[in-house]
Amino acid sequence: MSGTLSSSPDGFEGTLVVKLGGEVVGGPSLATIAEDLATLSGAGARIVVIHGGGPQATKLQEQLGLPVQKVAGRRVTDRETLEVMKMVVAGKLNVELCAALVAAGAQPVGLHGASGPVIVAARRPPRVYPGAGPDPVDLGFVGDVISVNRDLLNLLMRNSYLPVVACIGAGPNGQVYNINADTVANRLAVELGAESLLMVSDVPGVLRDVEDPSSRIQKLTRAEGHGLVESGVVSRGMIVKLEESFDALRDGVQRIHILGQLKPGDLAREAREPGSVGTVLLP
Ligand SMILES: Nc1ncnc2c1ncn2[C@@H]1O[C@H](COP(=O)(O)OP(=O)(O)O)[C@@H](O)[C@H]1O
Ligand SMILES: CC(=O)N[C@@H](CCC(=O)OP(=O)(O)O)C(=O)O
Repeated sequence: MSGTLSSSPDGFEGTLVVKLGGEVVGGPSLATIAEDLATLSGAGARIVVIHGGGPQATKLQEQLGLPVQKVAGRRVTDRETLEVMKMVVAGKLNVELCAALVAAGAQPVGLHGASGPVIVAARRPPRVYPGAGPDPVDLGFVGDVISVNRDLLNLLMRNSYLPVVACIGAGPNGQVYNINADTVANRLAVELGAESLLMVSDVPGVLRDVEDPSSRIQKLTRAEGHGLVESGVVSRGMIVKLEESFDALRDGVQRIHILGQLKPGDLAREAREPGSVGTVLLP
């Protein structure tokens, strides 16, 4: 279904999917972003927020003395780690993000993938990951998105509510899975036929020099993105973010933006004028 259920007085005809990383939800710009989201939502834009909480989950694991293991940017998730994800991402962070949105005047509805269920997921089979040796790796209770409950999200948006989804999914048998928030955001944007996917992180966009925030690239094609990964300019979490986002562009999302360190109004500005605040990805 494409995002044409309603026409927004603010100029956004389709759905905006906004992904907030854990650094953002727990960081100093949360109130600014919440204000922007409340303004857009109040003006009639159809918005779904999806959030992560990786740094906070790592911190609680360390406090509990649990091992933290990541493979190609994804957390190996045993039973105890899954408990941590439920507590941190679907619990504390979802509440705090909704509370910030309430303070900004929005009408958030906090959800996790197992409510609805909004995010129907399946366990990710073992596979070979770059930098993790020749053998397939089993990440445990890590899932992939099978489908999205568009009816529930549309019902909420049509009634001026702002869905705020924690990056957890559930299988039809009720098994809960930890899913990378970038993965959920990209698949949600594809399933909703989103006009824009805005990925808000702790960096102002894709940078030519990761140490220099002024080196932001305004527009990036898939081929250029591959070149940056090959040359090592893009590393760590940004590799997965770019790969998955270019896949989502191929699968029908109209525009994907990587942005961060936002000032008031930046979220809407980037959606209206791609590349003005962050990096816009082109097919
Ligand atoms: N060329 C680059 N430009 C911007 N960020 C980069 C680049 N290369 C690596 N990164 C890293 O990618 C990180 C963003 O990815 P990630 O930590 O996964 O974000 P999030 O947790 O918000 O999803 C940045 O904090 C930065 O350290
Ligand atoms: C499987 C997997 O890796 N899941 C992620 C989910 C949280 C997340 O993605 O949070 P950010 O957006 O803050 O990075 C994790 O456990 O860290």
